[in-house]
Amino acid sequence: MSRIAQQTDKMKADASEKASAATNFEPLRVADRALPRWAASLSFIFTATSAACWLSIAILAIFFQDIVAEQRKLHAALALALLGTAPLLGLVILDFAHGRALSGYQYTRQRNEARARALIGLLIGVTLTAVHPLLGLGVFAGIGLNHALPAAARALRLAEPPWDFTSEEAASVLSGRDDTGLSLARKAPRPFGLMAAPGALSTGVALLVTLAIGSWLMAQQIVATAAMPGLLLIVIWAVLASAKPVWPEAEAEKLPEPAQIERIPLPETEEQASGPAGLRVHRLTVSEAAQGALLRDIEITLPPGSVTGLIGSSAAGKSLLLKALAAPQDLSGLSVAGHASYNEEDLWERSRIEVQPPCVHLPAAPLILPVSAQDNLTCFSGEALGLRARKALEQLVYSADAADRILAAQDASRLSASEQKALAFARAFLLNPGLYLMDRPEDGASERLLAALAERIRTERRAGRSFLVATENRGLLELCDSMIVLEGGRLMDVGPAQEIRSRMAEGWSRFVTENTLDAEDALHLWLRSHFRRRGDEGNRRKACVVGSELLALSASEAKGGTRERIRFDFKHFKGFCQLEMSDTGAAISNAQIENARSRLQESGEVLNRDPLVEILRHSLSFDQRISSDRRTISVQIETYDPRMAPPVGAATRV
Ligand SMILES: Nc1ncnc2c1ncn2[C@@H]1O[C@H](COP(=O)(O)OP(=O)(O)OP(=O)(O)O)[C@@H](O)[C@H]1O
Repeated sequence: MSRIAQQTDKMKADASEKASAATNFEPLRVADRALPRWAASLSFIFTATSAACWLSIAILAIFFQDIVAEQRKLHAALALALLGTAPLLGLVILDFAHGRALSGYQYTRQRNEARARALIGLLIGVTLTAVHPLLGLGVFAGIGLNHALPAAARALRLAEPPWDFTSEEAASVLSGRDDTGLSLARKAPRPFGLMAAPGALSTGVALLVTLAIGSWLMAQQIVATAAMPGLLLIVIWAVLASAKPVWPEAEAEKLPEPAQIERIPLPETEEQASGPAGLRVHRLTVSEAAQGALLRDIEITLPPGSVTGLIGSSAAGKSLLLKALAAPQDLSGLSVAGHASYNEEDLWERSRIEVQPPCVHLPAAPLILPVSAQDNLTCFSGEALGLRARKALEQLVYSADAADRILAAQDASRLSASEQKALAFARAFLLNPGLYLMDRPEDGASERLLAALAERIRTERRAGRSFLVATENRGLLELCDSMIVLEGGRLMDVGPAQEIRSRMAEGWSRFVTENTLDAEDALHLWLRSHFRRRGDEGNRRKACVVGSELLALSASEAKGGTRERIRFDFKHFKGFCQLEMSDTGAAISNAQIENARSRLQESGEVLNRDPLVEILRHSLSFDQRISSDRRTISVQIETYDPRMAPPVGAATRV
């Protein structure tokens, strides 16, 4: 079993170097330099004063022992305890003031503070030695051990990875289905991870030495019995203070909370009708407590052996959709509901040790672990996949030399962006899932690599594999059989790629929805996305009014309230925009149109409940086409150029 922490001695040394650099706050030296010299003195003053507060509590211990315990003046216990609150209050105020005085220099402040404490600890040792040559021995023994133990740990390379990652877990992690595992596996082993809590041993030794010497000095009547508790407290403080600068922080890893997942079963009738094959996404909704739904009621059906392009404007939800399909658990802080399966296999079922994941998620930034390229490619399966892995990579980088050069890398995270991308693609094909979820494969990839990827996708498609690819790359989009258009977390359009491409080339955009008034928000979102310029509010409002009335017209005519898919098409023209609604409703007769027009004239500016009247009120023209089973209502809506002031009281013609 291969473990990341045991790859090579060199990797281990590198990692522990990196980790010790991180824990010694190396990267923030710039801020240190920028801090004025007086800051160190200020830190020292604050720390010394706060140390004095602590020490005064230790001195109080002497009074507790002497007055309360030995002289039996019990009422003094309360008075002494109340007295002790003053240094405690002082501690809080001093720490806060120190933070405020050097705000923005947290690293320097903490480092100065640690150094000042260590210095004061040393001074305590010297002072105790001055009282009696043996009294400071415990403090010096503790300080000595504090320095000796980390040095020994470094020499012995005692490092512990935050997570004992095994080869069996590699496929799940590297297929993009386990973010937590990935981030833990990427973390360098912590130095001294296998040793006891920082300073525990040295403090224990210091206490033992002080107890032995202190009791001997008490027997000799050199030290008063009452001084013992205070002495022990001072020794503990001094040794712990000297531990801080040499022992790294040993914070426990905080793992993110997994997302809440609610599974919604597929409707039984639909399941039977559509058959099991391919990708089936049903009512997928991803929501966040503050922002609401980020993805709403996504329905996708893709046959096996298909390549589907996922397009939409920035922040439309493309990456989120791919992530929600592959690893919803990783969407920490979000709730995910719905159903996602591929060839009847639940995509949300995940095992820590999955040999062949049902899908592979390839995010825009390739998932690369800081281990050898070979292990990254074969998911730590050693020689077993060696030849196949090399061939998969060679096919993507075109030459055996380039593949060998990549595979020779001992730390794949140092490869070039395009090499890392090639490695991630090759690994995905080696994992051989049914479904590939690719997010911006073009990012960081060379043109040659993308051409090789397209070639490989064609081959895999013939073998029945499916691809859902969020991309803007023309070459990859041309490869697509179908396209999904996402906007504001909602599915706007799905259809054959050729059809969507030519529609978009002509400037048309489409929104497909159900003819219920619940779809109104989504319709408005889609319509508003066409009017993004400053000053477009009037255009936006009018388009939304007409859109709502078209939806109401279709919904009011639906037979028996049955739901059906209707579509809207939109295009800008000079001075107006055209909005079309296509459904299975009956043709509107000329008599109905004339009747609506006369009612519009009668009602004037007063709103009418009849959708047809309102459509006519806000439209420049009204037209309808009837084909075999569909009617298409086409209206033109007057628009203004927002760079000029909107025409005052611009009348809409009917
Ligand atoms: N894990 C998350 N937690 C909270 N919000 C998220 C999370 N992931 C995405 N979002 C939000 O969801 C929205 C869609 O983000 P997403 O990354 O999917 O956009 P996109 O369509 O891929 O955009 P682009 O093309 O610019 O990459 C954004 O508003 C984003 O802030």
